[in-house]
Amino acid sequence: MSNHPDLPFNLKDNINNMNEDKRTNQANDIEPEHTTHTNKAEDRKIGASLTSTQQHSDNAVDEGADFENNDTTDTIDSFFASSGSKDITDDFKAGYVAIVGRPNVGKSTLMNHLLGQKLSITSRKPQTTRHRIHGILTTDEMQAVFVDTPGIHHNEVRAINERMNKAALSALVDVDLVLFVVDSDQWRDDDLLTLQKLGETDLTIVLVINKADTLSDKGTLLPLIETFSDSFDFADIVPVSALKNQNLDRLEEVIASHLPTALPIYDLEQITDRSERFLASEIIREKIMRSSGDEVPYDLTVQIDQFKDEPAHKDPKTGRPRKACTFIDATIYVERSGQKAIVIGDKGQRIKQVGIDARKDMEQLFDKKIMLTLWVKVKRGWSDDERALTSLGY
Ligand SMILES: Nc1nc2c(ncn2[C@@H]2O[C@H](COP(=O)(O)OP(=O)(O)OP(=O)(O)O)[C@@H](O)[C@H]2O)c(=O)[nH]1
Repeated sequence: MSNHPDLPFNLKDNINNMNEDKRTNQANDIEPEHTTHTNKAEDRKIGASLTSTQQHSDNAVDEGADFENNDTTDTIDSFFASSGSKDITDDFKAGYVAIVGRPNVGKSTLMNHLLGQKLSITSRKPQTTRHRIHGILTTDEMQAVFVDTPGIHHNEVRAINERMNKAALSALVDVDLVLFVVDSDQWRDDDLLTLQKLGETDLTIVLVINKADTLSDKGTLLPLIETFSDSFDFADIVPVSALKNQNLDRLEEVIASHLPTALPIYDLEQITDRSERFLASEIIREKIMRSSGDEVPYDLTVQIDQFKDEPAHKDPKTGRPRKACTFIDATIYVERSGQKAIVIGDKGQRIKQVGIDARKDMEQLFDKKIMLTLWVKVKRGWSDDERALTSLGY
């Protein structure tokens, strides 16, 4: 047994016992209305651009499902056109990878750092991830399509958490590999419950022990790894620091070793299958969460009301040339007027800064000029109200 203070003694027994109890309920646990990877494989638009893809009709802030207008011939053509520049080796690996773990262990940070680009929002507050976000990591050897799941929550009863649980579980359907992320310093009951869920499946599970940089005594890492490997049949165990980019190369190798030999699923240059609208809403939400410290609860949401690309043109009144620009109008929904005041800040300072920071990130990510307009509105009880959740895309 490790000297790790919080690690449960009978981890393996606990999991086996739970599995016996839960196995029969498993089929009912997975929400049928969510898009599964099987559906994704059917809907897959190979070679699509960041702007035009949209695969989740359950996301209200995404743009219209324009990929449905493309026929199979276009898809096949674009696949060969877009990947022709690089040679794909015969033993190329490709598959879906789910990142699973309780809130705040660093799932989003891990995906972002593996991709080297910011796609999924991170903050010090737990439960910032609400949507499943796909990030795509393509190397010479492999393409890993990441599914960033919200944490699996057990004690919260509110509707929004129910939805988040279902999203987390449904993300596990048909993935090729699961990265089960834990915090090297804190083992909690939630970790065990997540592992119990994973134990119900036949999935290949790699344990990622994150935040290794926070361990004051690195000597505790080895016994910790031994205890984990005695407790559960992990395919591999990799300690990393996502934040400090430590050991991520090793993790990449491990991921590749567990993916099936297959052609790339997406275009080799593509980094996400989410639309710019969705990414814009996530960026705005992140900026608010970061700027508001502990004052604003996580249950606010951002809806993109307008996302309009205007090409470069001459101003009809002045005749002056105007650069291409994208106009984005977004509404931030909060639960109470007190929260609205917090988000707006003293004399509007906070919302102004959120707008500036979000615009800068968007201009960098989308590589174009952005005009961003933000509104804050109160929509009472939205996080408890199933209908409101649906209308906002959960
Ligand atoms: N020291 C350290 N901090 C980390 C590391 N990885 C993530 N963090 C921090 O942990 C916090 C939570 O990280 P997230 O990536 O948002 O965690 P998450 O698991 O996606 O959280 P949810 O969205 O709530 O499920 C942030 O403050 C990160 O900066 C790491 O390797 N070392």
